[in-house]
Amino acid sequence: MTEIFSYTACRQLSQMVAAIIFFHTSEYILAVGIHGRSNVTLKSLLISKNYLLAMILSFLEYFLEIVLCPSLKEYWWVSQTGLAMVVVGEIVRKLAIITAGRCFTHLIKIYHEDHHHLVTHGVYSFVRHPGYSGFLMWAVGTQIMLCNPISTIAFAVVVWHFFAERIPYEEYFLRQFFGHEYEEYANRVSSGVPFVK
Ligand SMILES: C[S@@+](CC[C@H](N)C(=O)[O-])C[C@H]1O[C@@H](n2cnc3c(N)ncnc32)[C@H](O)[C@@H]1O
Repeated sequence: MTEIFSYTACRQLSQMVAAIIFFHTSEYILAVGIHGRSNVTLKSLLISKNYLLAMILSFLEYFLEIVLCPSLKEYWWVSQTGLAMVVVGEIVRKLAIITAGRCFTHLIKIYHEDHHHLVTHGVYSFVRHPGYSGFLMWAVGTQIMLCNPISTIAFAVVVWHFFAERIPYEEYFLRQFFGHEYEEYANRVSSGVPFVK
């Protein structure tokens, strides 16, 4: 038992727990700060059933592998690369939220509201969907940090697929709201999610 919970396992698991707690609480706190307490529900913690299931499966993979093949978790540079992705992904996502301010809502807006303007400055001048790029990097980074090969692939495929479907839907309404202005922006700036135009 002591051997299973080696220094590496304690480090990786505590980094993972810290990353999860920080990500979700900061999403909620920023949403309250930007939109006001009365406009924010617990949904802004961004914890869905599918997400919970994915995280539980990733912990199961971790524990199975650390028992059956502990050397897999000892690739220091792999784990550190994952940690760097978690930190960079978190920073990119939070910069997106702060830059877009009231325009960044966890639910996609399908009706135009007066305060909603097109944001194209800051991180939005580099990619059109920095919030999604950041989350993709964060989510895949958590699994690389745990040296979880199966969950790394599964998270990359599932999260990528989620955004590949969400982006055209979101942009359909952005084109309706901002017309030519959005078209010009989309032609000039890439989505920020690999292989999504
Ligand atoms: C969860 S936020 C994600 C924003 C963006 N897709 C990102 O990844 O940073 C979704 C809301 O942001 C709004 N939104 C997305 N891009 C925007 C932009 N460039 N300017 C203003 N609002 C935007 C959408 O209308 C939608 O209601």
